[in-house]
Amino acid sequence: MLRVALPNKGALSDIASTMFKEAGYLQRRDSRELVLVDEDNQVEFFYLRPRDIAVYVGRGILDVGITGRDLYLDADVDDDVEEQLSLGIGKSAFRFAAPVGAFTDASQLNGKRIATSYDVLLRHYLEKSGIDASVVRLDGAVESSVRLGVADAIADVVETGNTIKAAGMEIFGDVLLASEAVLIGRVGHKPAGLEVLTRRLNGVLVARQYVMLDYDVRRELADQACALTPGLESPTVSDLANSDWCAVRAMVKKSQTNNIMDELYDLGARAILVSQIHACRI
Ligand SMILES: Nc1ncnc2c1ncn2[C@@H]1O[C@H](COP(=O)(O)OP(=O)(O)OP(=O)(O)O)[C@@H](O)[C@H]1O
Ligand SMILES: O=P(O)(O)OC[C@H]1O[C@H](OP(=O)(O)OP(=O)(O)O)[C@H](O)[C@@H]1O
Ligand SMILES: [Mg+2]
Repeated sequence: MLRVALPNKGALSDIASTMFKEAGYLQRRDSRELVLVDEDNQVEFFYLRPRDIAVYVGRGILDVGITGRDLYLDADVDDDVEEQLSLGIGKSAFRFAAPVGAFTDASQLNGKRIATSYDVLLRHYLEKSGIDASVVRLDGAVESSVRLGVADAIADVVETGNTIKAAGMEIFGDVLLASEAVLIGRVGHKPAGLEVLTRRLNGVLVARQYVMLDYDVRRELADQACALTPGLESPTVSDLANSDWCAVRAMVKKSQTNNIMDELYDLGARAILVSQIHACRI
């Protein structure tokens, strides 16, 4: 059985479970369940802290897991672990922040104290950038550390920026790391069932990104219409009862749907219909 680690709580927990449900796997009903066996799909799920998932996968105890890129890099197991798939969700940026007006650039952090929950990531960045600052490792609520006098600045995960703002702070300097949820595995480890699992997850990603577009167009305009909707391999063009017209079916990016519909309509296409894709294998 494939042994898969999923976040048991926190920002990545629900989004990871939802994705596995959409990929056809059984998921726990109670957030206190720590292990779940999906007999039909031959997968055993272990619900763990996302920070620990990299350790279990890196040591080869579990086959693959979902965690944040920032978390597995901070666990310092990146020699043993590789990203198998980026999931495009749970996005965040690891950034410096300090009280408004205090700093404008990371180089001003020389000799200062920086609080963070991601000390390995921060130390790597400071070393690489030749900044000599002291690192204060905290477990969470890092935004309060400056006000409480334990640090001069912080390095923390920023998503909307609301927490930073509410604490009277602003971000400054480079983005230290752009993170998102990723499927990680042990380097070179390809257990039975992994290929099917990644194909299924990839199917969910594509189904979320694309819609199916159907329309009718006059035959002499079919080539021009197909150029607007090239699909993945090639659009399906079918005969209609009225031989002057044909029907076209193609997948298009969700974000471009309305622009493409407008262009098709201007070209003369009619009966332009959009439908959702629930699942797919590309
Ligand atoms: N708004 C957010 N807040 C925190 N982490 C986020 C956010 N958006 C995405 N993430 C990502 O989620 C992961 C953090 O997971 P974690 O379980 O620590 O979440 P959490 O919400 O901080 O949970 P907890 O505070 O209960 O420990 C990181 O990979 C981080 O980049
Ligand atoms: O940019 P935002 O959308 O405001 O989100 C980022 C905030 O969310 C996380 O905190 P969390 O709630 O996980 O608390 P913690 O710091 O105690 O982990 C993170 O540490 C930031 O504080
Ligand atoms: Mg947190």
